[in-house]
Amino acid sequence: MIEISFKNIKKIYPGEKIALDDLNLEIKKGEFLTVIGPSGCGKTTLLKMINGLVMPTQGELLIHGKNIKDIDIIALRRKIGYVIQQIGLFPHLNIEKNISYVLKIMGVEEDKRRKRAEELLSLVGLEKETLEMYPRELSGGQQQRIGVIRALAADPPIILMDEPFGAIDEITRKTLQDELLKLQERLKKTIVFITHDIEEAMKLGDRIALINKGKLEQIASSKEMFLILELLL
Ligand SMILES: Nc1ncnc2c1ncn2[C@@H]1O[C@H](COP(=O)(O)OP(=O)(O)OP(=O)(O)O)[C@@H](O)[C@H]1O
Repeated sequence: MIEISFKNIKKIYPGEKIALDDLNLEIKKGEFLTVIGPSGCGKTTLLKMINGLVMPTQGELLIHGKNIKDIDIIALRRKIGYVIQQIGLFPHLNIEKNISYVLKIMGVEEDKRRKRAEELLSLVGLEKETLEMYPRELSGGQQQRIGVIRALAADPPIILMDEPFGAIDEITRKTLQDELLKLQERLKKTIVFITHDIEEAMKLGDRIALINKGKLEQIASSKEMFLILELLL
């Protein structure tokens, strides 16, 4: 089943900057898609279109078969988790409140929010006591783990990740990648994950999309991509 479908998508920013150029891409339900490509090729634009932060100039973007232009964007965003490199935790809220922020907006009762936060913490091997701490008291890797589970809090079917591990040291990064793969085995979300790192793209992705100058240049399974790269290098 196709969950997200880009049909001849073009995005032109003010100043005539073409960020996406006639892009076609279908993302399947439960698929882990990694997106790579040179800086400025349009990766973040593609991602932000899925949660309505950027609207297409031309073409159709369908989410669950519905044109994004006809979807209530606020309701859509509640069904989409979003993880970014800069983590984006609220510094003045403790970890519990950070994790359950969206649940509170959705009107979920306090004891249920607490239970959900505990459950999510255990998924990434963090102690219950962490809930009372503030972001500044955690390491970069721990903060990014919170960023990931916060995106999972409302159990959204789609997770968007924009270079989530880009600023993390090499060793912690490998651990976070392994944890994410384990989580995905259990949760089977549709994940779109941007990275600059080809190794990360091949390790995590069921398929890898290579974007260049706003176009989809190549899409292949990690095995196929490995063969393509071997031929190129
Ligand atoms: N709000 C904006 N207004 C004008 N131009 C923009 C805007 N956002 C992005 N662009 C331009 O569109 C192009 C694509 O940007 P985008 O951020 O999607 O690329 P990217 O592949 O994610 O880059 P990076 O890997 O460096 O983050 C770039 O040339 C960028 O300068």
